[in-house]
Amino acid sequence: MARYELVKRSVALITLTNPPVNALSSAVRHAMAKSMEQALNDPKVTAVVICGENGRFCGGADIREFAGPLRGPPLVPLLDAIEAGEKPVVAAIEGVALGGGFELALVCHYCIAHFKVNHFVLKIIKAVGMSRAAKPLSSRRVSMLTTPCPPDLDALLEVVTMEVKKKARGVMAPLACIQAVRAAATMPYSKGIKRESELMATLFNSGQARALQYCFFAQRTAGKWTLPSGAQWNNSKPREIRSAAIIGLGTMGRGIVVSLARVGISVIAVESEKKLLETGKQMVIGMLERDAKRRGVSASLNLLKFTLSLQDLKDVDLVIEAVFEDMALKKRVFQELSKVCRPATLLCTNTSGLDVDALAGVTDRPHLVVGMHFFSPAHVMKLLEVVCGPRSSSETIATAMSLGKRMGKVSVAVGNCPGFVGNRMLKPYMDQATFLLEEGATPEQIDKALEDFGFAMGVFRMSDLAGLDVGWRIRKESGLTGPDVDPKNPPRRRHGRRYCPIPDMVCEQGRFGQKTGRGWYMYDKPGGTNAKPDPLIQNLLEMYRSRYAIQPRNISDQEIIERCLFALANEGFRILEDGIAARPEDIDVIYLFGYGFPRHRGGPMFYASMVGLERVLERLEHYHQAHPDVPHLEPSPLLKKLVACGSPSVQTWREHIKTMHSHL
Ligand SMILES: CCCCCCCC/C=C\C=C\CC(=O)SCCNC(=O)CCNC(=O)[C@H](O)C(C)(C)COP(=O)(O)OP(=O)(O)OC[C@H]1O[C@@H](n2cnc3c(N)ncnc32)[C@H](O)[C@@H]1OP(=O)(O)O
Repeated sequence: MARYELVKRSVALITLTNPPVNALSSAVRHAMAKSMEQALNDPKVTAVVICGENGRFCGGADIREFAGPLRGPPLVPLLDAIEAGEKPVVAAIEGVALGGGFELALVCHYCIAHFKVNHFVLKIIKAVGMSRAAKPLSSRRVSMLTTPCPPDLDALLEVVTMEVKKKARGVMAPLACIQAVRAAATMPYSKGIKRESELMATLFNSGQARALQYCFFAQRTAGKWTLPSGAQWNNSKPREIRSAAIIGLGTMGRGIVVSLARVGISVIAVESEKKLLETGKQMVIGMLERDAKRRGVSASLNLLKFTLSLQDLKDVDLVIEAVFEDMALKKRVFQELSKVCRPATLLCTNTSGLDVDALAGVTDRPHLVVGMHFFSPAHVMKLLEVVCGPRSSSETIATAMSLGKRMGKVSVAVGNCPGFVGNRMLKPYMDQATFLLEEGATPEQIDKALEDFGFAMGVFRMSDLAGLDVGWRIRKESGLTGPDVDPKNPPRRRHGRRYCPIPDMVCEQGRFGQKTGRGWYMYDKPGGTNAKPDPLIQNLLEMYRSRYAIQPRNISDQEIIERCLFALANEGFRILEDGIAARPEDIDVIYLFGYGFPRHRGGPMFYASMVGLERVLERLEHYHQAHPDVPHLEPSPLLKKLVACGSPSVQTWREHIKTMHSHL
């Protein structure tokens, strides 16, 4: 856990050895304390160098230990002993120095960054010796340094606090950091450290800490995909992808081209018309140039080729189709690709919810077909749903997952069903929001409740950003609205369930969201982002309620949160039952990275577990009783089963769904 060596009979070299990131586990802290004691007591030792094995200094506290009671020697007395010691201690930092690892570096009398430790130890010590000759060791102790306090500290911290509250709504840690900075600037070291420990203890014992720790591991778990066949991340070899093609240069296609090109993959971009191709090309080049400028590298424009002909794709390793969300069109594209591409080319679709297997079915290679569902804008958003059809081979899935990782995405393997995981869950969530409008709420009230909960954007602001016409078209195609609906159908019921036509009415007025300058809100201009409540929407809601004799009522924020988020989680339970997601962590990761779910709440499934499954069940039963025509509010069998099993922790739910059918 920490190796102790005496170099040239005078320098103690202490190497942290806790792979993969040399985290400060209790065993490491124990070994460090012992090594430091040995070094300080050995008269032969004139200086100490601390480093980490395998090019990583230290990744901080061992987060795995946070789940249980804390054992082993505390870190702070160890750090105090290093700092107070009479022998110079040097932190030789390679790679990361995070959290407690950074604190360890801070208390060392010297830090050398980006430095490979080997035979350089003696050089380090020589430099330390020269420095010591010039200045005494006491001047190197961090506790002896004075922190300059700016005269306008209060005003400065006030501004920062406002910014943090806006950016990290409801998150405790950044505000605690500001308080710690204030303590550092205004208190003597010993009092400042005490204040920092108190703040740390408050955070450490909070639900937010548990949620954030859960998110950390959930994100890493998601990459470890597994199929019922036994194929999984560590026994399926991905193919190497050197070249790719993108069909369609709309918003999604352009973002995907950029994501691929900036990691060094040659891309052929295809459009159906010259004008669209030229527009797409200019947009892609602009995006890549801006991206390269931001990263301080040169834009990889030489990797791009733009064409109108599918024939140009015959040699590529992988194709991602990103055409209009229309099954007939996509099928035509896949049939054509089947003919044009060499037999080994992987065929991927960026559909956001259509049947991936139906597309596989029209090709000559269904085992090489997989969904790669990017989120808009694709070069910015981190999430990638890899949609495994029943015939997708493990090599195909491994390749899509590995390509996602290479592009810097958080990739999650999901099963094939309408909407997959993310968009399937979105429906009950959005339905609840529109039902609440009918019952008396306003878009701004619902958005505020969700944003106060921590969402980056409430559901209506998010819909305005995404564009309301997409959902409208899907509803028309599925016969929920439009001329094909039987006029005898009651306007607020479809297929025997409650239906809210307000979103259709908004679209009928040409209000498609930000792009048209009007949606659930009004904007200064088409493309504007500053959402303002619109009296016309207020009028529309009032007229609607009076037409259907709905008596508006006061709706509490609690009801908004419960109905929207418990309905969301309830669908998550059904997704687990159906085997569309392998584990709750995957669902949470999808919502964290694709839908702006607040990280400090852990994701919808973790949030449900924090509220208490019994409580979630009770509230769903209550709301379902009040709205029996809303099947999404009916508690799922898995939720009931988990409650009957004593509400086990979210990490063990998988054991309770093992026997259920899997689509993965
Ligand atoms: C009041 C009471 C206080 C009690 C305190 C207890 C004693 C401790 C004292 C002081 C505490 C100080 C606070 C902290 O230090 S909190 C921890 C701060 N550190 C972090 O947040 C770092 C988290 N890690 C990362 O950001 C990355 O992992 C990074 C180190 C940058 C490496 O990134 P990358 O190369 O992309 O690799 P992965 O992220 O995939 O990680 C590789 C595997 O390593 C595991 N890992 C990483 N960090 C930790 C860690 N700190 N503890 C345990 N495990 C860690 C990660 O899960 C991966 O594992 P696997 O391969 O199995 O998936």
